[in-house]
Amino acid sequence: MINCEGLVKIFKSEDIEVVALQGLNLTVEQGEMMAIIGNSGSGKSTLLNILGGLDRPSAGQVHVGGWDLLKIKEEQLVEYKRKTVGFVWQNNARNLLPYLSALENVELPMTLGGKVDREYAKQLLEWVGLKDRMRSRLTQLSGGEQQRVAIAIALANRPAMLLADEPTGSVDTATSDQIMSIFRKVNQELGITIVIVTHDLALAGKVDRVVAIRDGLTSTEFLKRNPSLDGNAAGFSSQEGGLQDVHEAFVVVDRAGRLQVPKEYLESVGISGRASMEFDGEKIIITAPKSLEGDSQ
Ligand SMILES: Nc1ncnc2c1ncn2[C@@H]1O[C@H](COP(=O)(O)OP(=O)(O)OP(=O)(O)O)[C@@H](O)[C@H]1O
Repeated sequence: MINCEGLVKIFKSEDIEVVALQGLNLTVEQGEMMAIIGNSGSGKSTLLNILGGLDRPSAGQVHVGGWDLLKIKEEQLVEYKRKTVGFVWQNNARNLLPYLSALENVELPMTLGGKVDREYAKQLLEWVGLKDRMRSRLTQLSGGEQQRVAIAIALANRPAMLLADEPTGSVDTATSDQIMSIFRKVNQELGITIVIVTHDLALAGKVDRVVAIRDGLTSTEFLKRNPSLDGNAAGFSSQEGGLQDVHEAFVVVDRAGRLQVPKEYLESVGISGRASMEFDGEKIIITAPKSLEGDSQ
């Protein structure tokens, strides 16, 4: 569904240049529900905005569902955004019209798409647990309920992919759990691909795969040890650090053989700038540089 290779995004202003994505590689399969985690400034939102067609990549390759987002024309981008992408933000206000009912809000993107399917709009509101609140105006709904309307809106045009940027950032834990269950349900019911950007490890623990981004590059991947467990399964830890309990961590190695070694590992063995690397037939061993004296003899 998604394939990024060597994706670069540079923000230029008058006197500074920020390289937000530094050649990022990422593949997401059709129907996958995965999360991207990373510290503030690591490039998560930049990546999501590019995937959502809200921002243009600077270089590299990015394909989503048959579209080449580096080469796509402006007019095609409108179609791409309408048909392929559904977006959920932390702050849902920009998705919603407060003076309309929940149902009317869900029908609005359908109107723009040319065909209102009231039954489907109702079905979506039922899926997000708002069957009895369909006729309520947005102003009569709580923040968590509004966020659930926003999810229904994002799904209104039957997109192939749902992108969520910190979707649980401003709701309490119970609502956060509810939102993650909704994502899981629509992922299973509709087969929709879901990419969630977050810095919340507890939330990341509720998906099958987590990709960590550091400094604009994918660094580590976490795969669920038992994929049949979902976020609601017994024993599933939602505590911070839960990610390591249920997922196995893998370092990402790109096509050219590059990988990121965690800073704390480098510091603990005193590596900076250069390192020695040996292969013993089974393992690759990276150590602090061996003395150069031997080399000069
Ligand atoms: N429009 C912009 N102009 C200039 N620099 C930008 C712009 N948008 C993002 N950046 C820079 O790009 C880098 C990545 O930002 P991005 O918002 O993608 O990070 P993030 O991981 O989503 O962070 P956060 O979790 O805080 O939202 C940061 O250094 C940021 O300052």
